[in-house]
Amino acid sequence: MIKVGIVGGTGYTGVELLRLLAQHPDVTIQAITSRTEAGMPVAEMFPSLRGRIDLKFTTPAEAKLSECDVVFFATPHGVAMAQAKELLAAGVKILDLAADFRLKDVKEFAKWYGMEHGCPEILAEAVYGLAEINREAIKKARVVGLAGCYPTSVQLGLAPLLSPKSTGGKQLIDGTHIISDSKSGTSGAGRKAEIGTLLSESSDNFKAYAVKGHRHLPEIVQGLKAIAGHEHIGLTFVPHLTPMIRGIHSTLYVRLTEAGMDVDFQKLYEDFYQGEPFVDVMPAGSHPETRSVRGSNGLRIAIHRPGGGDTLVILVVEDNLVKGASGQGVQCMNLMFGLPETTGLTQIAVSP
Ligand SMILES: NC(=O)C1=CN([C@@H]2O[C@H](COP(=O)(O)OP(=O)(O)OC[C@H]3O[C@@H](n4cnc5c(N)ncnc54)[C@H](OP(=O)(O)O)[C@@H]3O)[C@@H](O)[C@H]2O)C=CC1
Ligand SMILES: CC(=O)N[C@@H](CCC(=O)OP(=O)(O)O)C(=O)O
Repeated sequence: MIKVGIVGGTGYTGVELLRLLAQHPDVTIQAITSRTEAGMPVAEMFPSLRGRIDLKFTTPAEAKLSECDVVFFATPHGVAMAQAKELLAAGVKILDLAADFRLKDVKEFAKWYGMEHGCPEILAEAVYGLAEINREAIKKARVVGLAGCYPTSVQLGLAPLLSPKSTGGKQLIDGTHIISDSKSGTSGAGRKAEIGTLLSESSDNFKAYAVKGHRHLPEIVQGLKAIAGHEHIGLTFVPHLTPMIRGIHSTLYVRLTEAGMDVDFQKLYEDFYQGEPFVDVMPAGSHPETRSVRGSNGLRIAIHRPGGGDTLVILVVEDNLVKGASGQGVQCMNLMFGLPETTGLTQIAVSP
C-alpha cells in the first residue's frame, strides 16, 4: 500500500483528494493536516467521509510526513517549496497542487506569484503534471508540479493542433494569435472567505477578471511552447467567474493557416487522443456541458468550424477540482508508483 500524506486537508482540493483516495485500492492515508482544525476528526468536518476516513487532522509539524511514500500539497503557493528538500531527502515523493513547481523560469515565478523561489534546484528536476502530455517523465519523477485548472483545459484543448506528433511539423494554425475564453465555477477560488465568492456576489452574476494578466497565462504559454516545440506562441487568456460551484468551460479560438484549411480536425483530435482514458473527443457538432464531467476525472472536447471558415472553435469542459486538480494528482501518483493510470479514478460524472 502507498502511504499518503495530505497537507491542506480542509480546503476544496484537499477534501477532493480524500474523496478520491478513500476509494483507491492501493492507498493508505497516513496523515491529513490542518493548522486551524488540528485535533478534529476529518469525518466531523466532512460527514461525506464518515465510515471512510477514520483520522483526525494534525498540524503539519506533527504529521510525520517523512514516513509517507508520497505527500500531496493542497496548499497555497509557497508551502510545498519550503518543505520539499527535507521530504525528498527522506525519500518521499511530492505532488504539489499549487504553482511552486510549474513555471520553470524563477524570474517569471517571482513576477507572477510575488515571492522568490525557495528551491530552484528542485524546480529544475520537477516535472509538469499533465499526464496526457508528460506521461513518461511523470513515471520517473520525484517531484510533480500539477498543472493548473485553467491550464489543463487550454493545453489539452490545443495540443492536437500544435504537437508535431499530429501535425507532422506543419503549422496548421496561427499559433501567435490564440484566444482562450475560459469560465470557472467558484470552487476554483478555494474555500477561504472572500467577498467575490459570497452567494450574493457570485450567484445570478457573471464577470471576467484578470484580463490584464492572470498567473495562468505564463503557465499555459510555457506548456504550449513545449508541446509545439517552438517559441512562436501568442495567447489572449480571459478567465470568467460563473455562477456555478464546480466546472471549467474553455472556448478556444484559432485561425487556420493555408496548410490547415483542408485538414479533418475531428479525425486529428480523435487520433491524438485515441486510447486516452480521461479525454473524450465528442462527435462533431457537440456542445459539451460542465455537468457531464462533474465529479469525474474526464475532460470532454468538441471541435467546430463555424460556416466552414478559417476559424476553428474548440470547446473543452472539465471539473476544476478533479481533472483540474485532485484527480490529476491521483492520475500522476498512479504513474509515479507504476499503477494503472485509472486506478481509483473511474467515477462517472454526477448528472444532473
Ligand atoms: N480550487 C481549485 O479549483 C484548484 C486549486 N488549485 C490549487 O490547489 C491549492 C489548494 O487550493 P484549494 O483547495 O482551492 O484552497 P483552499 O483555500 O480551499 O485550501 C487551502 C488549504 O491549505 C491549508 N493551508 C493554508 N495555508 C497553509 C500553510 N501555510 N501551511 C499548511 N497548510 C496551509 C488550509 O488549511 P489550514 O489553514 O487549516 O491549515 C487549507 O486546508 C492552491 O494552491 C490552489 O491554487 C489547483 C487547481 C484547482
Ligand atoms: C475562480 C478562481 O478564482 N479561480 C482561480 C484559479 C484556480 C486556482 O486555484 O489556480 P491554480 O490552478 O493555479 O492553483 C483564480 O483565477 O485565481
